[in-house]
Amino acid sequence: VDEGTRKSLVQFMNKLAPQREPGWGWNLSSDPCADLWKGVTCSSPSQTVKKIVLEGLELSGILDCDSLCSVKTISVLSLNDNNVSAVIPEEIAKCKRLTHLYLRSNKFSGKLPKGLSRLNNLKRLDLSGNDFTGELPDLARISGMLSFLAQDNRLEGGLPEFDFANFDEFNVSNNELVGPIPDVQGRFGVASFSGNPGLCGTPLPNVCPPAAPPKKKGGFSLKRFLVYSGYILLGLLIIVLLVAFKLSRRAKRKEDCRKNVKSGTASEVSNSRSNNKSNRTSNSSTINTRGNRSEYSITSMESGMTSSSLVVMDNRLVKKGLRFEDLLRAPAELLGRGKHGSLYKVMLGDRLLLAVKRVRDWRISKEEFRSRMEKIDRAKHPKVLPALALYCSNEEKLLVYEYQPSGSLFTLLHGNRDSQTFDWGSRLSVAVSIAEALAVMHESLLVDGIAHGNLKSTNILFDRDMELWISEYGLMPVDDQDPAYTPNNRNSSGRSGIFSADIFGFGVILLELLTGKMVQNNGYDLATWVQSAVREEWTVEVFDPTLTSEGASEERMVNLLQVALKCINPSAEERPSMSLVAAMVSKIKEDDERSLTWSEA
Ligand SMILES: Nc1ncnc2c1ncn2[C@@H]1O[C@H](COP(=O)(O)OP(=O)(O)OP(=O)(O)O)[C@@H](O)[C@H]1O
Repeated sequence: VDEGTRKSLVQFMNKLAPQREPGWGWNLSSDPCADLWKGVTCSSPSQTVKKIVLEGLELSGILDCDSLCSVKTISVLSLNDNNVSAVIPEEIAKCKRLTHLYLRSNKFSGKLPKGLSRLNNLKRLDLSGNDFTGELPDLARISGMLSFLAQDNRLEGGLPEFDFANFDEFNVSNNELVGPIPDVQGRFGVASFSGNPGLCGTPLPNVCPPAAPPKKKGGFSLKRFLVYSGYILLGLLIIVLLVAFKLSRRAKRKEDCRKNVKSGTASEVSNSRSNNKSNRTSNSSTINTRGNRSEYSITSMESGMTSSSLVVMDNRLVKKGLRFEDLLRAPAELLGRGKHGSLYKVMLGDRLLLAVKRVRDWRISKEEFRSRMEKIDRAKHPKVLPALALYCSNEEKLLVYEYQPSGSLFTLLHGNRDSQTFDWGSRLSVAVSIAEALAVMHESLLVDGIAHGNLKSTNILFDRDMELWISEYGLMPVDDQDPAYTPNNRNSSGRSGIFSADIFGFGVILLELLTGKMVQNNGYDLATWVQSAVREEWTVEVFDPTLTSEGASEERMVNLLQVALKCINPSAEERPSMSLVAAMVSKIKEDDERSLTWSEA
C-alpha cells in the first residue's frame, strides 16, 4: 500500500483513537494489508484497502472523513458499538465508493450531513442509537439502498420518499419525525415507525389529517379574464391545427401503404452504424418507410407473444398501467441489428421514448432470465441503466429501457459532432465512471456470476444532461467463442472468465478514448495495433491527435495506456480486477486534476 494511503489511514486512526494498543498496527512503519492492521481487510490480488471494521473497541475520538475518504478504495466502514462523538463531517460525501456505513451505538450528534445523500453507491446505512438531530437528508435519491436504520435518535422533519420495494430493513422508530409515512408497500410494520408522535398514516394507527385546502386566490379582475380567454383561444387554435395535421398525415400514410402493398415487399433499413451497413429485406409488414428510417410496430417482429409474460419493473410504467399490447402496437423504429439482437426505438404515448432490445439465440429458460434480470435490478447502480420491463418466453426475450437521447460513447468519439470536442478531462471522467460502476457491479454480482458480458462503447449511453449510463448489463451470455472469455478458468482472485471479459472490454474502451480510433472485430484489431505500436516504441503516435494538440499530459496518457494494456492482457488470469482498475484510473484522474490546480495557481 502506498505511503500516501498509509499516512491518511494513520491520520484517520489518530483522530479516532489517539491511545491504542501497539498490536493493532496502524502506524507508518507497517503496511495495512501485509501486516494485517486491526480491522482492515484488503482485496487479495491488488492489496488495496477495502474494509475497515472497528467494532466494540471503546474508540472515543471523532470521525476524520477528510483522511478516510482520501483512500478511494474503501467500500465498508463499521464503527458500531463505540463512543465516537461529534458530527459526521460533510466530507463523508468524498467517500464515493462506500457501500456499507455502520455507525450504530456511538455518541454521534448534530445534524446529518447533506453529503450523505451523495453517496450514490451506498446500500446499507446504520445510524441507530446516537444523538442525531435535524432533518434527514434526501437519502431517497440513492437508488440502490437496501437498508436504513436510524432508530433511537432525535431526528426531526418528514420522511423522504424511499423506494421501499428494495429495502429489506428499515427503522426510524423513537425519533421526533413528523408528517405522513410514504407508501411502504406493505413491507414494514408499526415497529419501524413507532415512537414518533408526529408521524401518521399506514402502518401507524393514527390517520393523517386531510391536506389543507389551497389558499383562495385574490378576486376576479378584468385583466385576468382577458389573459385566461387569450390562453383558451390559443389552446383551441393549437388543437384545430393538430387535428388537421394528423388527418393529413393519416391520409398520406394510407396512400403510402397502398403503394407498398402494390409493390409486394417492404425493405428494412440497416443499422446506421458503419459495421452494419448491408440492407436486409424482410417479409414483415412494414408500416412506413421514410428516407433512411423505418417505422415498425413490434407486432411485426413476432407472433405468439402473450401479455402474461410481461414483467413491468419500473414504478412509472406500473402507474401508467403499461400493457404488453401497448408495446406491440406502438410505432417502432429499428435502431440496430447487433451480434446479439435487434434494438427498436418505441414511442409510447406522446412523450415516452423507449428502447426495446430483442435478444436473439439465447438458450436460457424464462425463469432463469427473469431471475437474472431481477438480480441485476436489485444491484441498482446509479450508472447502470435499469430495465423498465422485460418480456420472456422460452423462445423470445425482450428488454425495455428508457431511450437515451444524447447518443453513445461510440457516437461521441466517432460521430460527426461538428466543432464539439471531447476533451481529455471529459474522457478521463468517462473512464472513471465506467470503471467505478463496473467495480461495484462485479462485487455485488460476483456470487451470481453475472458480468456485463458485452461491454463496448455503443453500450455506454448519455442522457439529456449528458449523464453517463452503462446499458444492457448482463443481457448477453458471454460468447464462449470469444478469446476474451475463459469459461473454466478462475484467476487468482477467484473471478471466473466472464468477469475478465468485461475487463478486456473496458481496456478496449480505454484504447478508444486514447486513440480516438474505431474498434472492429470485438476490439482485437485495435488491441493488437496498440500492443505492436508500444513494442515498436512509437507509443506517442498512438494517441488521438486532438488530445495531443489540446495539450493533454503525455505522462498521464501513457499511464492510462498502461492500464489499458493490463486490461487487454491476452491471458485472462493476469488481467487486474475491476476494482483495481478503477483505483488506477481514479488515481490518474486525481493526478490530472491536481496538476491543473497547480498550473492554475
Ligand atoms: N436505451 C438506448 N437509448 C438510445 N440509444 C440506444 C439505447 N440502447 C442502445 N442504443 C443505441 O442503439 C444502437 C443499436 O443498439 P444495439 O444494442 O443493437 O447495438 P450493439 O450494441 O452494437 O449490438 P449488440 O448489443 O447486439 O452487440 C447503438 O448505437 C446503441 O448505442
